[in-house]
Amino acid sequence: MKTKIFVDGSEGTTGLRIHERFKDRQDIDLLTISPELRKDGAERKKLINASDITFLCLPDAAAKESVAMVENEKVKIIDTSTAHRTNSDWAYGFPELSLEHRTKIQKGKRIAVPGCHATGFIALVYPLIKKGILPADYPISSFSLTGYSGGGKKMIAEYEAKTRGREYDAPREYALSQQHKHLKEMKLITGLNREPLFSPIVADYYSGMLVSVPLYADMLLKLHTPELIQEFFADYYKNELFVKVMPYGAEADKKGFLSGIDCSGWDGLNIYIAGNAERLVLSSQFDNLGKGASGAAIQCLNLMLGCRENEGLSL
Ligand SMILES: NC(=O)C1=CN([C@@H]2O[C@H](COP(=O)(O)OP(=O)(O)OC[C@H]3O[C@@H](n4cnc5c(N)ncnc54)[C@H](OP(=O)(O)O)[C@@H]3O)[C@@H](O)[C@H]2O)C=CC1
Ligand SMILES: CC(=O)N[C@@H](CCC(=O)OP(=O)(O)O)C(=O)O
Repeated sequence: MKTKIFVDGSEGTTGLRIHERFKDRQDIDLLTISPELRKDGAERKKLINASDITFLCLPDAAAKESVAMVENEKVKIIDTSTAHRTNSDWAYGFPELSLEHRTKIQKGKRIAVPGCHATGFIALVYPLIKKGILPADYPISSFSLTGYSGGGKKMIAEYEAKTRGREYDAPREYALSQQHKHLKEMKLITGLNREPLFSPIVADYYSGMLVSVPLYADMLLKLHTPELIQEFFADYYKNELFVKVMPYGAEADKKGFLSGIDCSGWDGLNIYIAGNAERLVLSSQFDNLGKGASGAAIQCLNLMLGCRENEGLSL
């Protein structure tokens, strides 16, 4: 029997991507809402409760509203917003982190898909804390490059406007108040004692991300060289389809540069470990619309359905 899926927010950046990924799938029966009714509460409620699984691709407040509309207890929810990521009743949709994460997704009825910046940061920091390599009180910092589609329809329109200010031509740093909405999940999921110092930068290209975490080698509790840390990550993620750990020194193939755009259009995440005996740089490269949003959401769906983990995804 086909699984009935409804995408609440199907006209948005993430919702459209999720829709696209179903076009060749025979196992899915997509319930659609007419565009003029897409914000009509009664119509959304009807479709949510008629579905087996509803994806929420909405701003946080609307996502919470949708969850409150669920009356059919069989309905499962996959939420791409920030609204439920730090709620322990929800599974955090990052199966590669641990068997516990994977199992909670497979058996769960409420799944929160990680934030895009948080995905890159947590992929690097969670394993180090879990395995006692990085102390939980490390004064950690991170910067993150992202394409402008990360800001949804509004930011896409700003960047693609016929006339726009010259500030859009260059990369722009934001979240300078140090209150980015992903900080809470970065701290909670990794087990860090404090929220990281986090500096995101949005630039003039559509999609793709590079999230980096610099570390002092002598402040690690063990494995003090980039070579050993690379081996550690290669082993940690060795069975994963979606996370690839590059060989130590792989950035040399790119003339020493890592680009935010390399994984655009792809659903996997590459990890680079670079640096020297004193200072390391750990980087995650992926697509904010892929492993950073709709790709991760579909991966969670596949795990819940028990089908191929990469069904409908590009690797
Ligand atoms: N873009 C990205 O890279 C990522 C996005 N996310 C998250 O995914 C969610 C969706 O983001 P994104 O697709 O980028 O955002 P968009 O702004 O592109 O799309 C949001 C959609 O939700 C619709 N919407 C707003 N309010 C309501 C409502 N009350 N009822 C029904 N529909 C409503 C909007 O309608 P309208 O078309 O009229 O504007 C729009 O189509 C957000 O929570 C975002 O933070 C997560 C990871 C990455
Ligand atoms: C460029 C840009 O503005 N990006 C967004 C992140 C998009 C995202 O991951 O949003 P959710 O947390 O809702 O999933 C930002 O930094 O707020």
